[in-house]
Amino acid sequence: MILTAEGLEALRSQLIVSCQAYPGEPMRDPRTTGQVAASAVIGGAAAVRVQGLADVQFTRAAVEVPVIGLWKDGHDGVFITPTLRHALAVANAGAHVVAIDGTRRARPDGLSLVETIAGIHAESHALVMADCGSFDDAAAAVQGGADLIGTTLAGYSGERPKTDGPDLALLAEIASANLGKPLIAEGRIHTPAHARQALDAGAFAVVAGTAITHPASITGWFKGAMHA
Ligand SMILES: CC(=O)N[C@H](C=O)[C@@H](O)[C@H](O)[C@H](O)COP(=O)(O)O
Repeated sequence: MILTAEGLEALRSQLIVSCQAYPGEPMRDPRTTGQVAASAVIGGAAAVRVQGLADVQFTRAAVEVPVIGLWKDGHDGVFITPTLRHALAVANAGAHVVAIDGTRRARPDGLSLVETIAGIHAESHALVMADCGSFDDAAAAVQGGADLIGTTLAGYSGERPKTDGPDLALLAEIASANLGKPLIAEGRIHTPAHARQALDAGAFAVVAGTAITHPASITGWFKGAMHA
């Protein structure tokens, strides 16, 4: 199945679940990622988002819904699918959508965001989600040909404060500019109410990750509340 820009309409107002375990964690296994993704689909996820080439492959086999894939390389600066090489590998692993760093920062391979998006479109059937950290990132990414815009890096790229919960002000600002591409709310959506607020702020769809698929964090939240 190839996901087209028109096919994205099926994701309108829907929940996308990010299924990621981090290096060294017990759940860091592509089979586990596929199982967690399939469980999220049973619960109603309209698409899933997974990190790592093997995770993309296993998840493609485990679910029927669109798979947003990314490859995190490092922790600082531009680390979400940082280069065209990373992006094409994610597309070749089977991702319907490749999520890439969508900020205006310099990229490790020296390509611009526009060149990176053009390269993905030229060499694969994948759509491109630009993970942005600010309004200016979002505007530049739409101008540069991105198929979807995410607020994934708001609070992580230095341009926006790290809000408790989603950056609703940024969502509203981007939504009201009518940039013409689906706006995906992502980042610190920790409760069902946050997801609702993100839609109300103008998001086309909502990604929730940690609050659904990261038991270590969720356990810590409970423990913190009990011992505060
Ligand atoms: C900044 C960064 O590296 N974000 C990553 C992007 O894929 C993931 O670590 C997040 O879990 C994902 O964005 C979903 O967000 P949240 O887990 O807050 O619902």
